[in-house]
Amino acid sequence: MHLLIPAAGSGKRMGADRNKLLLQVRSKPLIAWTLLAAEAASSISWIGIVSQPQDWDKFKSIIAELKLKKTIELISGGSTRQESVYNGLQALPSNAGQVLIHDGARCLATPDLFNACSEAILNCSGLIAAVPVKDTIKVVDDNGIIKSTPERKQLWAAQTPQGFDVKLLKQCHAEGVRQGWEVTDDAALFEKCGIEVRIVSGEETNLKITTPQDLAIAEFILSYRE
Ligand SMILES: Nc1ccn([C@@H]2O[C@H](COP(=O)(O)OP(=O)(O)OP(=O)(O)O)[C@@H](O)[C@H]2O)c(=O)n1
Ligand SMILES: C[C@](O)(CO)[C@H](O)COP(=O)(O)O
Repeated sequence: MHLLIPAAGSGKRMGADRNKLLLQVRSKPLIAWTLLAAEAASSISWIGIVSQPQDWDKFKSIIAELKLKKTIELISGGSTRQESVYNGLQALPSNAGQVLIHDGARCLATPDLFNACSEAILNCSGLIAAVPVKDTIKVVDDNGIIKSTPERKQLWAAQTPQGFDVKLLKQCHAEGVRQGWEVTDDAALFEKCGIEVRIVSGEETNLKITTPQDLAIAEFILSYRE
């Protein structure tokens, strides 16, 4: 299975002075944990890291230090996650029939989750890892007034990995460019194009490391895994 890792963000919400994926978590850069999980997933054979060229030397050092055995390529990132994935898709080897996309910032995803998604995508066109939401969710207007309360049993929190048929995902991204759609995950492009996307059971611990609080939680979770 081919895996694309969007890793080209700037980490504004983290408030750090560099790409948050280079921050240390339990004595390793955050992206190192993501790469170790992908390396340990038996289903993954090729990894493309989509990142800003200014970070490439640092990423190369991390890859060398981890002594990863899988084929890894660095691909230029875009100015949004959507653009970064688009660039990653153009750089996939021509024999890639399916692809998993996994945020570099989700450094707690397990090898088992990668393997479950790799297996499931062989039997459908699109999937995402997701978990049912536990809170009651409110739809709120610009004045801070609640407009509605959607029924919780239909609400799922989207995670990555997200898996797709490569040909269809390329078509959906191209349509997104034509229509000017701006989305925060790839499944949303499938949805807008009217193509079915399935849920695979995600992991409660599969956080996207977004704020300093998330970093502290990741430290805690990893301390139990070592
Ligand atoms: N231009 C971008 C923006 C984001 N990402 C990646 O998409 C994932 C999810 O994005 P997010 O957590 O929002 O990361 P940042 O964009 O770095 O954070 P922020 O939105 O707080 O600036 C991350 O692995 C990030 O590196 C990317 O590849 N290219
Ligand atoms: C893809 C994603 O991680 C699913 O939860 C998320 O949508 C990324 O969004 P962000 O706005 O870039 O954090």
